[in-house]
Amino acid sequence: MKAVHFGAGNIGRGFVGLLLDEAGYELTFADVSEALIDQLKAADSYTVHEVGDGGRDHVISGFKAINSNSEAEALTAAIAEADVVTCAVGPNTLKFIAPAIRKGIDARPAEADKLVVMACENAINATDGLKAFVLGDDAADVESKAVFANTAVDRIVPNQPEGMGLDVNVEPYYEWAIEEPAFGGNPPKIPGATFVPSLAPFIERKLFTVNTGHAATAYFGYGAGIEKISDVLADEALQAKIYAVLQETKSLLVAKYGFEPEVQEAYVRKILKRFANPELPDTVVRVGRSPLRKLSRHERFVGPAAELAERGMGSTALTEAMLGAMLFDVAEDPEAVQVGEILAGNEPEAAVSELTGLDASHPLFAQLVEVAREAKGTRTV
Ligand SMILES: NC(=O)c1ccc[n+]([C@@H]2O[C@H](COP(=O)([O-])OP(=O)(O)OC[C@H]3O[C@@H](n4cnc5c(N)ncnc54)[C@H](O)[C@@H]3O)[C@@H](O)[C@H]2O)c1
Ligand SMILES: O=P(O)(O)OC[C@@H](O)[C@@H](O)[C@H](O)[C@H](O)CO
Repeated sequence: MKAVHFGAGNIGRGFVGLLLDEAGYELTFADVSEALIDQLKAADSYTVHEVGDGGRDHVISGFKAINSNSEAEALTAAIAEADVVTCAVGPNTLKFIAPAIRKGIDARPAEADKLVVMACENAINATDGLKAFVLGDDAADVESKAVFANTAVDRIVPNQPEGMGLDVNVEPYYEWAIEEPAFGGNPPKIPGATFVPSLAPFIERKLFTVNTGHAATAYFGYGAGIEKISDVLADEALQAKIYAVLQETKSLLVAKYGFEPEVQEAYVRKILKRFANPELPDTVVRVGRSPLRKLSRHERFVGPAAELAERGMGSTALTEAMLGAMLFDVAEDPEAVQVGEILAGNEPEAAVSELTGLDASHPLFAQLVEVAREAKGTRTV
């Protein structure tokens, strides 16, 4: 069995690559980073270190690496022969990897088993988005040669400290949920993954609990001048604010999907414990990265807050976290700079439309206009 994984970064090496390796796939990483690909080509193995309670080390070896910019032919050949293609490159990068996946699919013999394509990004239905780019204007016989399945991946993999090489520190916890109906009874063999009949409850529960809570932690922490995620949780007042955010998303998830309140409460508490893992060197700057994406319409804040408003339910804790996102003025983060420019260059109403994609008639809109007004008045850069 062969797998090609796009994006040999934190989650690529520390989670998707690990589970594919453990499932017995011959693994090829594809990435645009020349330095990273050269390191992978030169290495025989790397180690995934699970840090925190119950953590252990896993050694991954026998992988190949392809520079997806300069080794296009090798990449096409690898995809043409693969059983599985996965990616973890960021939701906004799917359009850039799609042409290479399409070339590989086109090069597959008609009689080959269908290629399984799965995006492992923090976004709802990311594989559907990737599929649309792969199909493009001329779908040809793509769907007779490939099957596309949405997935939800959960494991905190921070940026790695200097000197780690290819090794990756990760938390011990993980979950990879994959929608099963796409496979017509013949799912790929990945023992570490969980196949589910419908992904929507899983991805929304994950995105609107883990990622909403994580982003709120980052923005509240950044506002308080704290660098490390676990230190934000150690501050009782900030922990209470994060908990309040997760009570709002809990009320939505319970109302929408019928989750048992106590089950969701246990999930929330487990996640807060994961964030508080002091051995995980995770930062508010990584977790808060790309605030423009995180403030967008179907993402971790506006997604649940809009649905709560539509149901006549409150979201003041969520909107306080959104204020934090608008005040996340990290100069090295291009999206943080863009948020500042949108606030500075527009009246609050227009800024909310541009940032969140919400229409002025939406029941959440007026509340967010006040948030944008405050952010505009507070932000200096
Ligand atoms: N780190 C986590 O805790 C975590 C957990 C779950 C999901 N995710 C999701 O996984 C994705 C990647 O996150 P990450 O933390 O691993 O980021 P990362 O920056 O560590 O890794 C991304 C990798 O993609 C590569 N890349 C960028 N453009 C590319 C292209 N056109 N072709 C091939 N490779 C390309 C980069 O060079 C980099 O190595 C994101 O969608 C993120 O939300 C991350
Ligand atoms: O990757 P992002 O930018 O969408 O979100 C940052 C973190 O919340 C995220 O990477 C988590 O660590 C991960 O989603 C945990 O499963």
